[in-house]
Amino acid sequence: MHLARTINIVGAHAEGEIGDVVVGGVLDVPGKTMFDKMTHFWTRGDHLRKLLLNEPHGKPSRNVNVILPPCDPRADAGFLIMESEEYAPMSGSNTTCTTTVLLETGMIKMQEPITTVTLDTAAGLVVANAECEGGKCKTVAFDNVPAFAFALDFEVDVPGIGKILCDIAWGGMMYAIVDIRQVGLKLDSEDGKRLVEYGEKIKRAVQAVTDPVHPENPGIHGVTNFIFIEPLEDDGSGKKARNTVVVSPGRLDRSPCGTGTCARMAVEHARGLLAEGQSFRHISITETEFHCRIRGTTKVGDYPAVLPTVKGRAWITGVSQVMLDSSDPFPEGFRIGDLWHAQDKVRPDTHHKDVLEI
Ligand SMILES: O=C(O)[C@H]1NCC[C@@H]1O
Repeated sequence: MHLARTINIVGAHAEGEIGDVVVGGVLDVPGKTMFDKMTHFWTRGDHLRKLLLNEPHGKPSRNVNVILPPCDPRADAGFLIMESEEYAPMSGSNTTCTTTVLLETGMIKMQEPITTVTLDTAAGLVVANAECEGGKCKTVAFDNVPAFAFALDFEVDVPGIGKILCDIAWGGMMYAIVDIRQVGLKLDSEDGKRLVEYGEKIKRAVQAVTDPVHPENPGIHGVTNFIFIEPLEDDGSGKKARNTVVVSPGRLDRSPCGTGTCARMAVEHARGLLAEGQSFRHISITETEFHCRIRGTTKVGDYPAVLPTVKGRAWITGVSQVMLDSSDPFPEGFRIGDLWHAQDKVRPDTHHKDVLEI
């Protein structure tokens, strides 16, 4: 074995959604902000994301976080979030995994009963308050960046489906949100393939007609994520609802999706259906929950916005060392259409292909 790369990873999941964390083997990159660092990774070949997310090292349901020194002096750590189709500016499940890993591995000193960890992300500062007991990080409640709605009841004509009304909102990622009753599907695992097919189609139709731009960072634009929601119900002490997020290129988020939840909270607040301080339980396709509330309001550019807090749990699943042999024909991996709804089939790179042909 002749190694080209060795990366140390602590595996984790938050409420069912994988959020593995790179704790060694990746050096810092230049950047005045975490957004700059994210752009650096993305535009300089994107090798790490392709290696860790694509097969054979990765899989469609994997997300990987990279811990880096923060840019903002107020933060304890910085991290970048790698997902199958993009670097997410923010992510709720990944924040929950990363905070848990930082505390349970001792990279940040755990203090019981609450440890506050300030994280620098490509979307801005996020403060996580972790309930800790006996060395275990029991819950992570993070104060997300402000969330807001770009448009309510935005009509889009979807080929093969027809006219659909969706809300377009930012919650750390950009979402199109659709009431599932419009498409006649069930928010159940057994409808999983059709939920993905419909969600991807609607998202592409939205992308074709609108390109929302974050007012404070024009580098963040375009709807990249999609949510099917069931309506809010009153649970006696607050509101609850089920949802599922379709993550490109085609799978369902196993968690209730933190950024999607925040985008939805902004929409429900704009409609007068979720008040400041009211509790809100968002339930996933795996029946796991995030417990949330709006802790205040603000403005982002000209948009009225909410300050969302989301609480969930994460568990460490293992420790691994990813190795890339220098003769491996797939240093950036590949995607096959059976699992990936793959648009592009990655071939071995030229160098290794040449070696094979000799
Ligand atoms: O919790 C979230 O925000 C997300 N989960 C995977 C996709 C999104 O980043």
